[in-house]
Amino acid sequence: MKHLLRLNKYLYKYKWYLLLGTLFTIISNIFVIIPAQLVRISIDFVVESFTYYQVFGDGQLAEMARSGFLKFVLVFGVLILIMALLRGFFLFLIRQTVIIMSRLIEYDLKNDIFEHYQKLPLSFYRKNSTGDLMARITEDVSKVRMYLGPALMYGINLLVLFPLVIGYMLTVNVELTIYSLLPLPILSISIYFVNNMINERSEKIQRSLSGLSTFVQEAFSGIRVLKAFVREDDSANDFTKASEDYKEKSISLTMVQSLFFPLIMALIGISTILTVYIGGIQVMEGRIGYGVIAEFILYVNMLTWPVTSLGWVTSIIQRAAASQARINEFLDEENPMISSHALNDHIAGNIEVRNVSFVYPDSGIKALENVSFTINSGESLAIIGTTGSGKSTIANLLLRMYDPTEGEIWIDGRNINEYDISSLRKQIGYVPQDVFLFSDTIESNIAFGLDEIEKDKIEKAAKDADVYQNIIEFQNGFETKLGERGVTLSGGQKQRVSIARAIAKEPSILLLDDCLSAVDTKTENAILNALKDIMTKRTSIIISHRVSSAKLADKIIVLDDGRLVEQGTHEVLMAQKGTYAELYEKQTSANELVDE
Ligand SMILES: Nc1ncnc2c1ncn2[C@@H]1O[C@H](COP(=O)(O)OP(=O)(O)OP(=O)(O)O)[C@@H](O)[C@H]1O
Repeated sequence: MKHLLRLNKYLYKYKWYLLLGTLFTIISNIFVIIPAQLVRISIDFVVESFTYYQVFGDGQLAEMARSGFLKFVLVFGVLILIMALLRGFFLFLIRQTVIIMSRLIEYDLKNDIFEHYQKLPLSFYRKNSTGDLMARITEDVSKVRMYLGPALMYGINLLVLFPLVIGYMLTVNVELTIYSLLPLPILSISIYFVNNMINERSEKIQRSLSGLSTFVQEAFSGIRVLKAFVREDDSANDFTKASEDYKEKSISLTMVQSLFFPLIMALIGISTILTVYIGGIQVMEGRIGYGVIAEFILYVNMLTWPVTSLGWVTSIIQRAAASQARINEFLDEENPMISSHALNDHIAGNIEVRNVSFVYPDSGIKALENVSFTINSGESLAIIGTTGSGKSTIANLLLRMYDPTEGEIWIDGRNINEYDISSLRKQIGYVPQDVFLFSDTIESNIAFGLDEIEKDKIEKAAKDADVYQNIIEFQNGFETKLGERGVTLSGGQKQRVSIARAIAKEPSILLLDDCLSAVDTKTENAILNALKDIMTKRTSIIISHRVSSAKLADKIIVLDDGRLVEQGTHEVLMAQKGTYAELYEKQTSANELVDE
């Protein structure tokens, strides 16, 4: 329960909705109690007048008594109708305040969680699955909203109606009150258990359904592999199995749900029978009028739903507390990546990496060991190395996705920690190894790093990335929509759009992480030549496992298993006849073979 205290700040923010909701609940309940009393008064009056009416027989007096009696009944009928209308109006207002409050808090909470997620470091995303992140911001928030909306609304109603009705019942007749309320606690407890069973089974169904949708999604996004390996029948069988599981769980839920209403009806029935039986005895003893029985039956009916909701509300609160605990767990995650001076300075691009070692916190893999190098502003550096040698890790550290385990990185003579992280990242044009394009137009994808769409910048970036011609050949040009992961583009086109996106924001540092792997060496050379102009004005880092990308760079470093094994220009490294020269020989002779 303490987890829900976190929501109090939101309740405080929307306190007026809550206070008005409570006020409307009190008023609406008054309009419930008064009609019950009117019913008692009118029934007692009818019984009494009927007795007199019989005494008068058929004369004029009898006629007068009859019309007076009818008028009385009509007035009471109209009064009861007005009360019912007023009650309806206030019920409408309760929902307009409390339920709207819950929707407003749900909106705020979702935004707060999303904003917090975005601040968390990459290591957080490595630790937690996307499905989990999504579930907490959607399903868990919905469960919390059930507490803030319906549960609070019925809870307030319960707190207002109980003392009002039971207090009043006790003043009318204590014995009858006790007997008529006897089955209600049993009702509340049974609803609590039935409801918990329903929730448990619904959750199982939910899990089964999400398993089913993941299966379907994967089958369709991997449809090419599926067809190529002729696994359609297997896939269909797996789907049938998963659906079977869903079907069985749904049927078991229906069984418990079927218990819900009969249970309520049976217990209300027992209450009514007890009221009529005990009330009947008291009427015969002359202790109460008939009207009291009718009034009490109305009270019992009035209390039935709140008592039922007590079990329901308790189980909603329990579930909301569990969900809020999961939400709090993520909200309490702190971002260790802080900037010590929040520098917003323009970066010229002098980079110095000093004795940097790095161990990935989640896997414990030592990706870099004592790596040092420098790049001056405007220079280009190529980082060459085999798979897993730590090249992308250097990109991660320069973008401050992680901090070095040992050693330091300096930019323009200041420790990288001193820069405001957003300002630093804004000045780096990063082209990741795994291209990710959004399901949007090509134009929006290229303009992703810009605050607003500037057509000339976008076109220039596309030309520099050697993808302009491809784009304008599409029917809709820059307005061409890309599918979920840019499916309409070829691998090489995607990489070039991704390069255009990085250069469009005119960064001080250009960081290309093996982003030309999907194009052949000829195209790679063409792109690098096209980028030459761009690269002379800024510091560029080209990460690649292909030496052909390195030739044009002012400086080359060679990594092997996290260590820097060689550095220098192409000519110097070739003359050294070390790892670089060996790689160069291997790769160029392989290319020649391909060309032949
Ligand atoms: N996010 C991560 N969490 C844990 N370990 C990682 C992570 N990223 C990379 N590693 C590990 O760190 C080592 C260096 O990886 P890195 O991605 O830097 O290599 P790379 O030289 O860029 O390789 P490639 O050319 O194949 O991309 C590898 O052993 C890899 O398994």
